[in-house]
Amino acid sequence: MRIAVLTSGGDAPGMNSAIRAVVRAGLYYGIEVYGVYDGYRGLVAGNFEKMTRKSVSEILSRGGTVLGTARMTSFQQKEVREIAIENLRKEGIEALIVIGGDGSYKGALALNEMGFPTIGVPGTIDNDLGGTDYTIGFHTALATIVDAVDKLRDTASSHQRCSIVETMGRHCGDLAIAAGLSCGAEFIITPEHPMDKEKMIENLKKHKLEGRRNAIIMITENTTNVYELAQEISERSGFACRATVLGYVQRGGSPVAEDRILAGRMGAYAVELIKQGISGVAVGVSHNDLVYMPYEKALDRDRGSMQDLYELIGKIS
Ligand SMILES: Nc1ncnc2c1ncn2[C@@H]1O[C@H](COP(=O)(O)OP(=O)(O)O)[C@@H](O)[C@H]1O
Ligand SMILES: O=P(O)(O)OC[C@H]1O[C@](O)(COP(=O)(O)O)[C@@H](O)[C@@H]1O
Ligand SMILES: [Mg+2]
Repeated sequence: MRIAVLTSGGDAPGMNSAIRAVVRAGLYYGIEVYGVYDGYRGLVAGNFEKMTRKSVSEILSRGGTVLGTARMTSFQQKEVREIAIENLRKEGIEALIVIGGDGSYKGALALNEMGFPTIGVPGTIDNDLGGTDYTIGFHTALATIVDAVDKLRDTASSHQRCSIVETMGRHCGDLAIAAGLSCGAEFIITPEHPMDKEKMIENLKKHKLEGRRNAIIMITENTTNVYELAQEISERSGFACRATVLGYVQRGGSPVAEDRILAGRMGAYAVELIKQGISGVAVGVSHNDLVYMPYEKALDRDRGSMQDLYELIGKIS
């Protein structure tokens, strides 16, 4: 049997560990594995290469993705996906493993509906997929944010300032909330936990009067303009405020052990499912057990493992 693997959408630390697991598990089961370069773009261009044990050696600890990734809007068109399927079939490839986020899953679902078997592996720092407690990359990005916020608190405290920290996450607050709780942020603002600006400014005034030396406001991107918010807080609360947008640094770096293990387990599991003739599903981890589910469930995000953290904000932040 011959299968292919690709990474798609935003890169995430641990994607390489997942690629390695797919290739090595494939070889273990006597399956040939082809790597597709640059996500769906490589699928359409026929940019494939047969992977060997050696082609995935020494990648386990590397950030990014050795296969490259891309965002390709035209993959939403059926005619473009038809070319991809034709290319896969020409190479004798019978199934495709897609490591990516929600957008990539939509592409994988569409291929499956067109008769080409696919399996999704959750690879995104955003943790914005349903049916899985965690996505590959989330814990590494979280560690990077926590490290940055600890540093920002040092400088904020020295100057008696308030610090707004904007995280990635697209429209999902998991990174901001987990980082906010890990760093003891005074305020956490996410799409699921919106800002009460007046209350926040009142509290900051009180903090300032009490002589507190710093305050951290964690906020998910696409929520508000953090530079304008910093200015307004400075003017209205008397607590000098600065904003830091963490940006792409959150996507890079060597994956933490948790992401490496998660990626290894899920990559190998995806191969096992294909071997069992199962496709049209996404894999995940639930209560530390490997699970698989229809793409629709992965795309219909319930609050999953983060629900209790949202409730915790009110109690301890
Ligand atoms: N509705 C869709 N149908 C087919 N392909 C899609 C669809 N949505 C997204 N994709 C493909 O998946 C790619 C990755 O999606 P994107 O949302 O950018 O990242 P992620 O998968 O990390 O969430 C897109 O660039 C596009 O090629
Ligand atoms: O790399 P781009 O195209 O600037 O996109 C930035 C987006 O990618 C992410 O880093 C990861 O998102 P995806 O996993 O959906 O690709 C988001 O947090 C962020 O909003
Ligand atoms: Mg996404």
